[in-house]
Amino acid sequence: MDIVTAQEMYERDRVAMEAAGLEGELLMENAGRAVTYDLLRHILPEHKIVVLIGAGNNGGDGFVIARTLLNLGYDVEAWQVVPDTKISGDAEAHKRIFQASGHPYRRMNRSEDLNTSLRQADVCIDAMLGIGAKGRLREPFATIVHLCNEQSVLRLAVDIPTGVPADEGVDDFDAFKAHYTSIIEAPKQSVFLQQTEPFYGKWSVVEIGLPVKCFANHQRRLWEVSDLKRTMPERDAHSHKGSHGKGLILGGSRYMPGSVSMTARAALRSGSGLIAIATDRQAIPSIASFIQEATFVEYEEGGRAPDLSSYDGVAVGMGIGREAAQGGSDRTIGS
Ligand SMILES: NC(=O)C1=CN([C@@H]2O[C@H](COP(=O)(O)OP(=O)(O)OC[C@H]3O[C@@H](n4cnc5c(N)ncnc54)[C@H](OP(=O)(O)O)[C@@H]3O)[C@@H](O)[C@H]2O)[C@@H](O)CC1
Ligand SMILES: [K+]
Repeated sequence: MDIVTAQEMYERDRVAMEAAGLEGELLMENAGRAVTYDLLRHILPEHKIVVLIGAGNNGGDGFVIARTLLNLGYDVEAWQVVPDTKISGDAEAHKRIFQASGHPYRRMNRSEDLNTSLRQADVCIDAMLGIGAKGRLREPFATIVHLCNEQSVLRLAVDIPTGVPADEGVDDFDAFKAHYTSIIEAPKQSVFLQQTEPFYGKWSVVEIGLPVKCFANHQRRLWEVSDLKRTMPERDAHSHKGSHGKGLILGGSRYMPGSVSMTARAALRSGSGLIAIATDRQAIPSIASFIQEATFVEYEEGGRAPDLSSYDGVAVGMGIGREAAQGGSDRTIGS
């Protein structure tokens, strides 16, 4: 699964519209419906739901979600939290469809009114701001996000929690603290970053019909179990350990034997046939008691590294100690 920046997501949108002829309104309908059915896994029929609809296309998704839930018979209050003038383009088109379907919505004039609704709600769906949010939240979003985070309500976010930056490098922000986020098409970078990840809660990705084959090769990917299964080499039933590569792990020291043991264990678990460990002779007994399959090469801290020519892969440095790493061994290997 690709991991994208906001800019890359907009580019994908553009390609979908220009190369595949998918109109923005259709993408928004697909997005809203896919997110609704994803969120329904967390909603019970008796739940009272508040949908918060903001400016921009994330708000447009909100109108589709509110309409779909209402059509399905759920108890929904749709709150438009921005003035009418802020709703335009595809979002405005979906607001019209929402109204034409006979559904009412409320306009937020005072945050106290919304707070009363939130207090009675079981679920709050955040469709206020998406990947277009920039900088610290302005009003009314800052106040609303604060109110939502204070209430004991199930908080579900659409695409990205309001206020969370989509990309890396921003740590000064307030945001909707979601219990669960339904991400549209591809996870954004901030899903994986220390300061932003907690705001997403649990998450999954919904597909909205973008023409994935039209996108350029992408370098940032989430490696999933299906990728692992797809790329794991098939083993010949009659193969032996010598048929599956020979690896050398150079590291560990008398007082730090653990990391090299774990590296060797991981290499063997992931399919390496033969593993040799080059380490301090005094560390060998403790490592050998943890890894019975490995063979050993004595390696003196700061000394010359062993001949690498007979190995298919080498891992260097874990538990080797700073002095040795800064001294001869890395230069020897590099030469
Ligand atoms: N394929 C896809 O990915 C699809 C994506 N879709 C959806 O579109 C979303 C992206 O839409 P988008 O570009 O309209 O951005 P979005 O965040 O909704 O709103 C921008 C608004 O926010 C405002 N604003 C900005 N910063 C602010 C701040 N700090 N504090 C307060 N306000 C702030 C800004 O106001 P301005 O700065 O212009 O005054 C502007 O009005 C995406 O997340 C997904 O949900 C689907 O519908 C279809 C397919
Ligand atoms: K949102």
